[in-house]
Amino acid sequence: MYVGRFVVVAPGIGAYRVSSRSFPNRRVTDRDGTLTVGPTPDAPETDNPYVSYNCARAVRTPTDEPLAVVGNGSHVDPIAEKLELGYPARDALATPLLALDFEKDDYDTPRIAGVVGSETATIGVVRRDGLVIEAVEEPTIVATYETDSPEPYEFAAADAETPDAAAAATEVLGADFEHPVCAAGATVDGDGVTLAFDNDAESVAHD
Ligand SMILES: NC(=O)c1ncn([C@@H]2O[C@H](COP(=O)(O)O)[C@@H](O)[C@H]2O)c1NC=O
Repeated sequence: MYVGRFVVVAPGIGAYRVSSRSFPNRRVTDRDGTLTVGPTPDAPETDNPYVSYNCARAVRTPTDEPLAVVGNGSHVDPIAEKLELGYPARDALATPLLALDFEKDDYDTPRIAGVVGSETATIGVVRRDGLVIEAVEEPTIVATYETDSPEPYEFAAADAETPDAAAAATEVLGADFEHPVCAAGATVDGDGVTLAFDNDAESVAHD
C-alpha cells in the first residue's frame, strides 16, 4: 500500500517518513538542529514547492517545556513558532494547518503534523474535507493518503525501555508501505528533545 508521507506520535516519541513516487531523490539533513527534507545532489531540478521543507524541530515553550514538532511541509515552522509563544499543542497545530490548508497539487495532498512532549502527544491533519486534531495516549499514525485520519499504530520504538530517536526513524523507514525515501525520529524527556534521521531506504525497502 502507498500512503505517501506519514507521521507517528506517542507520548515521548515521534517520527516522520517521506515515501514518494514522484520525488524519491531526497534525504533528511541536519541544519543547526532542525531536520530538513531536500533533494539529493544528483536529483533532477524541480519547482514543486512541496518537496523541500523543515520536517522536524525542537522547541521550548515559555515555561521551558521541551517539545518536538514533525510534519510534511512548511507548516512545521509556524507550528514551532506558536508553541514557542505558549499556544497549547492543539491550537499550535490547528492554526497553521487551517491557514495553509491542504496542498494545492494534483492530489489535494493533506498537511500532516505532530507535537510530542515528554508525556503528551498531539496529531493533526488538514484535508480538503476536514481538519482533525487529537491528543493521543497511544502510538498513532496519520498519512497523506489512505490513512488520512489518525489511527492506532504498532510502534515498537514507543515500547523500548530507553526511547531512541534514531530507532524511531529507522522503524518508520522500514514500515511496510511502498516507496520509502527517508525518515526523521524524535524523543522528548524532561531534559529536552533528541532528533535523528535515517536516509538508508535501500536497506529497509520492501518494494
Ligand atoms: N511533503 C513531501 O515530502 C511531499 N512530497 C511530495 N508531495 C506532494 O505530493 C504529490 C504527490 O507526490 P508522490 O507521488 O511522491 O506521493 C507531489 O506532486 C507533491 O505535490 C509532498 N507534499 C506533501 O506530503
